[in-house]
Amino acid sequence: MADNIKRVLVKLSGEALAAPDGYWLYAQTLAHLATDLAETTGQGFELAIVIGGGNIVRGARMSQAGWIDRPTADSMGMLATVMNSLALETALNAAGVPARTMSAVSMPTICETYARQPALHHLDRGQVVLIAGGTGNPFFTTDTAAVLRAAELRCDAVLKATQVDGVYSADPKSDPTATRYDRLTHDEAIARDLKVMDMAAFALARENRLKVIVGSVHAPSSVAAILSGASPSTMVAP
Ligand SMILES: Nc1ncnc2c1ncn2[C@@H]1O[C@H](COP(=O)(O)OP(=O)(O)O)[C@@H](O)[C@H]1O
Ligand SMILES: O=c1ccn([C@@H]2O[C@H](COP(=O)(O)OP(=O)(O)O)[C@@H](O)[C@H]2O)c(=O)[nH]1
Repeated sequence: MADNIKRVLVKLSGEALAAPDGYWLYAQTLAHLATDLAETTGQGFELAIVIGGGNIVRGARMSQAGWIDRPTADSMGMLATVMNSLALETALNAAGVPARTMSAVSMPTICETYARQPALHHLDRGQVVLIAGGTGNPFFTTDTAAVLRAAELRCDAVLKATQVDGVYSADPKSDPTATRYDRLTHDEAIARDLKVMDMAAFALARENRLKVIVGSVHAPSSVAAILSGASPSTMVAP
């Protein structure tokens, strides 16, 4: 891919780890993803990864039921991202890719606590850093954590690997006439109200002039193929 991209923060939805039947975690899905990420590092990309927790808990939805408050449900969501990160760390190490989980929520008997300098050190040494626990605060999402950490860790871009292969003129799931953009600016995405990622995350990306690439996590697309330009994607750049 052009644009001088080397260090990338890959944002994966928690659902990217689930089984085809929806079960929350599936060894084959993890192994497939790890192979893709191994290929990506083999191409020379440096990777930080933020995984969501939506395959287990989404705090906003859980608290809507009324029996639990939002901050508590969000705490459970943040813990879910730690479980997902540990699962992908295991799969990456099995695929021969050195990887370590760092959590924004301190749990030193389980993994390192996220801190910027050690995370930069790991990346500089060629290790994949899995950033768990989101931002560490309720009322945020892992999209926001992805942009925040990408800015902190001097990443050249955020790759949001999601359900669709780019940013469209309208939601492609509800509008079959929607067309995909190859490239657009942050301002254009905001002015056209295109749902690239949640607004807090996207505003932070715009403020930091951070490139956001949107592509599909589903085969035949892959992280390696998106970054090498072999799979379709949309580049949002200043
Ligand atoms: N203009 C748009 N272009 C692309 N996708 C859109 C657009 N508007 C809404 N979407 C929807 O956004 C979804 C991806 O965002 P999100 O649900 O936040 O993903 P994730 O779970 O990967 O964080 C897609 O499944 C798509 O249906
Ligand atoms: O900084 C953060 C990031 C995540 N979460 C919680 O963790 C859940 C899982 O993250 P997300 O919904 O972003 O996961 P994804 O949809 O990407 O799988 C969220 O719904 C929130 O409840 C949070 O409270 N603060």
